[in-house]
Amino acid sequence: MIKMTQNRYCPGKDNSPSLLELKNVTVVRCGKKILDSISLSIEQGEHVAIIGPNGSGKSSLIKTFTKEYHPLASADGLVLNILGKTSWNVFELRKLLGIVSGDLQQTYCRQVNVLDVVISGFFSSIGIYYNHKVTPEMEARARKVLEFLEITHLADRLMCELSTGEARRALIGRALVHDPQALVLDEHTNSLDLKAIYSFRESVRKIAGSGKSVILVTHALEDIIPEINRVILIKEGKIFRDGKKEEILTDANLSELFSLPVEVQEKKGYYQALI
Ligand SMILES: Nc1ncnc2c1ncn2[C@@H]1O[C@H](COP(=O)(O)OP(=O)(O)OP(=O)(O)O)[C@@H](O)[C@H]1O
Repeated sequence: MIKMTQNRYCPGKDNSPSLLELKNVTVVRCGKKILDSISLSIEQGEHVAIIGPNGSGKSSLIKTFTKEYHPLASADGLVLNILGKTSWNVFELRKLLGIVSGDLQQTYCRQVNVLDVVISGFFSSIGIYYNHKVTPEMEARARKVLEFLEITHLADRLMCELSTGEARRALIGRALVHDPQALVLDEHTNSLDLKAIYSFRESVRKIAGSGKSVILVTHALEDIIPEINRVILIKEGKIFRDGKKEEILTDANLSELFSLPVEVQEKKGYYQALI
């Protein structure tokens, strides 16, 4: 069993800094405000779902955490802290937040095997290059991650020959290999079939149970695993609602979020939206 750092959030129990703390974050691209005065904080070990319609700003928010997008420096009271620090080396930051996105999967559709994909997480690179020194410890760690995710059988398979679900689990391995504080999954079950969704969810539940934060970005309520108890709704670049899952996932909130009548149903800890 892979050893995961135990880092659970215990509100009020210690003074550890928030995993992410944003105040008044506004991002402008091509003259348009794509994030508008966002303020939120996510604690270490907390599991959160960020939900919003297409184009609402979910991926832009993640890109702001990873410093791909920069907030307007002139905003009053601007704060963008990660583990209490404002300034981060981008490579260190990418190791701290293990990110799996559809964009990354497209980039990875190439002749590289799954073990190397996982090892490449140590270098925050897309593949392994001549200047990368892969140590036996790195390889051993990568194999443990494959075991943890129950995909050891895929180690020698080429990424370009995998199903979407298998490839996505390999990318989770890449994100986990350097033991990040949080796993950030952006639109992670897009184009997966039912069996693949089930396997993927089980992996994510296992990771959430290991003490890492899971931050899930999606427009599908079905993706919200029972371990997630906080939901943030984003609409038109702004935080529309933020709170306990049971209080946020209501017919009224979801109808307003998606601008159409939505009925929310809950069964065995999972949610779905009926339209
Ligand atoms: N680099 C960019 N240049 C110009 N506009 C951008 C850029 N990045 C994002 N946007 C715009 O910002 C808005 C939010 O985009 P974003 O990708 O964050 O939405 P999203 O909620 O992740 O959407 P989806 O669910 O479709 O992936 C969109 O209108 C998008 O066109």
